Amino acid sequence: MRIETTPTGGPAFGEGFFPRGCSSLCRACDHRSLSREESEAQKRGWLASKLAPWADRLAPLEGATEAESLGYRDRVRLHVRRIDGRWRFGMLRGDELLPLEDCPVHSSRVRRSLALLSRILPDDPLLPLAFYAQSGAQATLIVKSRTRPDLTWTKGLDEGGVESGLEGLWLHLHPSAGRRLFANREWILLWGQRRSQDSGGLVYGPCAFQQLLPRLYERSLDEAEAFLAPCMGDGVVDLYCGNGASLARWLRRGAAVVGVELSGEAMENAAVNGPGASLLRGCCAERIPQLDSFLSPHARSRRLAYVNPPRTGLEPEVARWLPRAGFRRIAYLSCSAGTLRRDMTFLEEAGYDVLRLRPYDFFPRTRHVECLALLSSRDDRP
Ligand SMILES: C[S@@+](CC[C@H](N)C(=O)[O-])C[C@H]1O[C@@H](n2cnc3c(N)ncnc32)[C@H](O)[C@@H]1O
Repeated sequence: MRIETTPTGGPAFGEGFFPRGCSSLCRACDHRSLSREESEAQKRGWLASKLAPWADRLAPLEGATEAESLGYRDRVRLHVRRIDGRWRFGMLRGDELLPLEDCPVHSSRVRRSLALLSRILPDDPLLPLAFYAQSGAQATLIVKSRTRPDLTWTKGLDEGGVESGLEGLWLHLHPSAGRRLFANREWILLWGQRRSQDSGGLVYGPCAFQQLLPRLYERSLDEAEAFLAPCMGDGVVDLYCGNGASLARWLRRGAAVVGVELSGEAMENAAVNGPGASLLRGCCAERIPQLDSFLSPHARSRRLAYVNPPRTGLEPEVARWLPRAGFRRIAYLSCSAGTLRRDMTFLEEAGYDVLRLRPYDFFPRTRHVECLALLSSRDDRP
């Protein structure tokens, strides 16, 4: 591995360069040896091929700045192992842990928190600590056990906790943690407070989904809002709404709003972040009857949808329901070009036109790219 810095002392990216703390064995940032321009060109090319039927509607990619493309990962999920008598945090390669405490793409808060925990976690090889999850200022130690371990070591948090940037540290007892890191039960607050607020004032907890680049995320919401242009008398359905970051936008414009979200914690936060919105907890597919009731006072011409599903895309029942419900416009923020293609193909056949696709570089240095699709019902045409 070569470690280089720019003349100004900052890390340099590009052919063959690895910034300080970056392991050449790590596969997470698969675009790190590309310049920013090369990485963005590859992402745009990938979207143009994956979304070829609509390539003429593909707008330029909204990129991250150089400063935003390091130190932006403020939400991590890492494996934990004891190596040479020390707790280490990183990713697994086969059976071996590749330590990543100093990864330069981690936020400085994540790096400081990992350094603190490496220092204060107990010297106990029997502690069944398996995973670490951090979401902003809230962190969780995931222990594969039903039994509460010795917790005397948590006194160390009173000294370094605040300095590290942490506001809450949780212990989650989850004997079968693995593919799914979190279960509903056995959350113990070890230190600090249960909730935090992000830079935009939104409340979140330890399991929260959070967009990593607030400036770019706000840009995507600006574009969705300008397209949907909700107003008094409209009914906005916000599916997969997470903490409710988008709910306040539609409410501010006087629309009636309903959000649907699977995670109970996210729903609790959404009630604070989007006061006045109706909230439905559960799978979107299972909430269709309640969504129909919510929409019934709104004429079809006053129905709008904002959807932001996980990588798996829209549930089939939801894809079939959207045209049936007669939404005039749909803004669809996607993190998977494959499922976006599938869902747009279906919606086009069901009476929608794809007007515009706007890519956003929410994950600089990686191959991942977000895309906002703006769709309009053909019935909406004069
Ligand atoms: C890509 S995130 C978007 C969250 C939110 N829109 C935001 O930007 O912060 C997807 C969200 O969908 C939720 N989710 C996953 N499957 C779901 C389902 N079947 N029904 C409802 N919500 C679901 C996840 O818990 C997660 O909060």
